[in-house]
Amino acid sequence: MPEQRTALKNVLVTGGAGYIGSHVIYALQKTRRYKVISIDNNHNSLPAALDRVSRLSKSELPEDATELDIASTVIDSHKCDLTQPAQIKSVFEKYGKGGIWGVIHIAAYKAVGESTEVPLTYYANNVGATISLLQIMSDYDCHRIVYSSSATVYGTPPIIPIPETTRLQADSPYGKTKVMAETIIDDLCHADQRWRAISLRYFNPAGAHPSGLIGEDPRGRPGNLLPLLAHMAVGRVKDATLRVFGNDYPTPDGTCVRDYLHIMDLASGHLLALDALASDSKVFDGLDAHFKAYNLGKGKGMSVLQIVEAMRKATGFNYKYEIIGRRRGDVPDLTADPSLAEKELGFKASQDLETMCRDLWNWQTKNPLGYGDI
Ligand SMILES: O=c1ccn([C@@H]2O[C@H](COP(=O)(O)OP(=O)(O)O[C@H]3O[C@H](CO)[C@H](O)[C@H](O)[C@H]3O)[C@@H](O)[C@H]2O)c(=O)[nH]1
Repeated sequence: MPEQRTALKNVLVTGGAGYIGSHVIYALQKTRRYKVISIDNNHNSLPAALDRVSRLSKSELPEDATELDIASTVIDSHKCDLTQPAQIKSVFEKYGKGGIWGVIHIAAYKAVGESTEVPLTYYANNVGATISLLQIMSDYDCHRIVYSSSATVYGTPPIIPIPETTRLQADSPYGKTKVMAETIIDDLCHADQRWRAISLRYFNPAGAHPSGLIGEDPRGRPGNLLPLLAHMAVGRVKDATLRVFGNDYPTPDGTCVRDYLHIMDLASGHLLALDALASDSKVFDGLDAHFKAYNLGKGKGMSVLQIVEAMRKATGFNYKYEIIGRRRGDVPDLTADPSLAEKELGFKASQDLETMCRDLWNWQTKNPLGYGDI
């Protein structure tokens, strides 16, 4: 017998219009179990992304969709800033005490280099705003949170693949904001047993939904490797020579190794984490506090040159590159040990590199100017 649903669970996603947020919202809607509330300040995103997500979800509804199914494709979207507590409070006020079942907190600034130049902006936006959010959640009897963390919390890890037990020692202000926010959430869970929290340490998500309707849309010249390669192939960057940051690392071809995973796999990890916050879940059994951190990666490292080759195959574009010096803050290898997330959450990043590059290219060719194209 299929589960009889009488209501949708209200889930708030911060940073909902961003690259990760939009794919997570799509994954939530696909289950038809949630009513999504999105908040975003559109600092690095456009509201068009949410329109596309809703369109996609509606197009996938079965013919015999119920009213609840249809309601699950509607996003209650709010343009507001997490550094402005009054704005966040008004969203919680709309749903009342206990009205929001859980929060997926994705919104953050994420440029490692920039964080070294304007650390206060990063601490205010990534740490200060997280504290206000947690306080407001508490005031409104919402004690479940999935937090977006990053592999960057490990700094230069002593063991590869990296288990979650590795000491946290981020190098950049950005990375430190992630360590601090995790610590704050962990402390809160120790102080109050009503809290249940899962921190997801993302490795390198890339790709797009296979429809090409939603994808990553960075402003200006992309700083990250895969979106940059996609922009180069589509003719969107003027200087079409890739600068490879160093080939003297202790890795097989000398270039940095990262653990790239498909954005749809990453999004599915959020659903599993959300399910694990339910009271009948076993993931917190035996712990002093209901806090757990998981790596979301494939457990397979790829070098910069391997990625360039995979994108050449996907796009047919003949990439030119030059090797320049190392980029400040880069570490030789960040490859996840994903076994804990697999064992406890049932998470597996199963999509391969070829699919990831194909889906990225599909999105980029259908939207050469990103969401600015519509
Ligand atoms: O023009 C470029 C861009 C990148 N790279 C290389 O490509 C690899 C991947 O770089 P990205 O910038 O795509 O990704 P990072 O691993 O540096 O950073 C990502 O992972 C981090 C965690 O490790 C943070 O979460 C960060 O926000 C996220 O973008 C690195 O070795 C980098 O040196 C180049 O050689 N040339």
